[in-house]
Amino acid sequence: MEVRARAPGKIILSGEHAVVHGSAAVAASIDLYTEVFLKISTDSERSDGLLKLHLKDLGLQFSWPTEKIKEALPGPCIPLPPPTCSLESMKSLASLVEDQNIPEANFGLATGVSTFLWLYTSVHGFKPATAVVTSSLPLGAGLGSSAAFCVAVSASLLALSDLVNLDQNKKGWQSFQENELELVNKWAFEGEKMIHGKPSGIDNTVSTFGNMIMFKSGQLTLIKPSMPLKMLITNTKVGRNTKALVASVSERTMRHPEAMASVFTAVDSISKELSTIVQSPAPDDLTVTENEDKLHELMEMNQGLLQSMGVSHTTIETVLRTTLKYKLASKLTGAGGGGCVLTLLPALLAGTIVNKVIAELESCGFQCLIAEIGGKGVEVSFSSSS
Ligand SMILES: Nc1ncnc2c1ncn2[C@@H]1O[C@H](COP(=O)(O)OP(=O)(O)OP(=O)(O)O)[C@@H](O)[C@H]1O
Ligand SMILES: C[C@@](O)(CCO)CC(=O)[O-]
Ligand SMILES: [Mg+2]
Repeated sequence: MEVRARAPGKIILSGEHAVVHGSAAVAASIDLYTEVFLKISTDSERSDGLLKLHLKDLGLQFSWPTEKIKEALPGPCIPLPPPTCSLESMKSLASLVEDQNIPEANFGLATGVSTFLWLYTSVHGFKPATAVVTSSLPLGAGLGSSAAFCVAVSASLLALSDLVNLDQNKKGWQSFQENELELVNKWAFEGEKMIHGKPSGIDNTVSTFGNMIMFKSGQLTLIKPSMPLKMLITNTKVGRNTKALVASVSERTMRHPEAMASVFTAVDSISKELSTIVQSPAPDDLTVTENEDKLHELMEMNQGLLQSMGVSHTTIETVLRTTLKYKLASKLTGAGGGGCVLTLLPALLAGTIVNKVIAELESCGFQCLIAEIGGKGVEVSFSSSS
């Protein structure tokens, strides 16, 4: 039994952090993916009794005797609801992962590895298996690598379970039915909880369902943009950790509840207005430009509010200053504190200007890319080549 699952990363156009506190946020999937290949040994197959996890791009391989995992974790927990990992299980997972001696430079991976073990055993118990993970997303840079990982892992696990009804003979990538996607999303959310502490659920939701969405208090609304939206993504390459940044905003909120409530209300209005603008009819270049000008201001306002939440960074400020020289608006995307910055590229902006901005940003040591936004969500493939 084997399957491949791939889940996209995302950008947040407005509302990160505030969305954790109930404000609306707007996000879109991007065409960078995390892919998980999963092969589970059936009872009749001979196996080495190991659960193996290979993080291929990082050149790291981990394995655990399934008997050892059985002593530490409760095992399958189906049907629904997916289980939230208890503190006790977290501790057992930490010691299973510690035994693998993850190199210090990759220390942040420990939570990802624990999450894999938790999700795997919750769906498939203690069956020997091999999982191979590859990703074109930068890890811990604000493009939703944790969510894409949790969604791809959950999709691969569910695809090989009795809980979904996929066509195993179909060639190439296929999607899940709507109710199955909801299931994948619920399992992935449990994984995100382990990595983010207190996630809003926006990242796993947009990775699961794809497209562009507005997300508020756990509810998603599909957005159908009626204008072209081109974003430059600049990776400052400053590593950060979403869990710590989310916790720091919550601490600030406890210290200044009223002021922060106003900040979150302002972000809520920005996201709602942004969603209205991108969906409003734009029959000609003039309307598109007018709408882009409004988006420009909303992105600047959102960035200002993110600064007041304490999640900007000197490298982010450098990107903002650099792009402003070319009259382009930018804001951080994801958790901030480094990571990636979005810059709106107006539809009529000359290619030569885009190249100049990119060259100037890259001369600062940053990495730029232009991703397709609003594509498909999670998919699986049972065929060996696709
Ligand atoms: N391909 C992967 N393999 C294993 N673990 C991963 C992988 N991708 C992400 N992770 C886990 O997710 C962590 C990074 O998640 P984090 O939420 O901090 O950043 P992000 O998801 O990239 O950014 P954001 O949450 O701001 O969008 C990694 O340290 C690791 O534990
Ligand atoms: C910072 C945050 O708002 C987005 C991270 O991509 C966290 C979350 O919503 O879970
Ligand atoms: Mg994340």
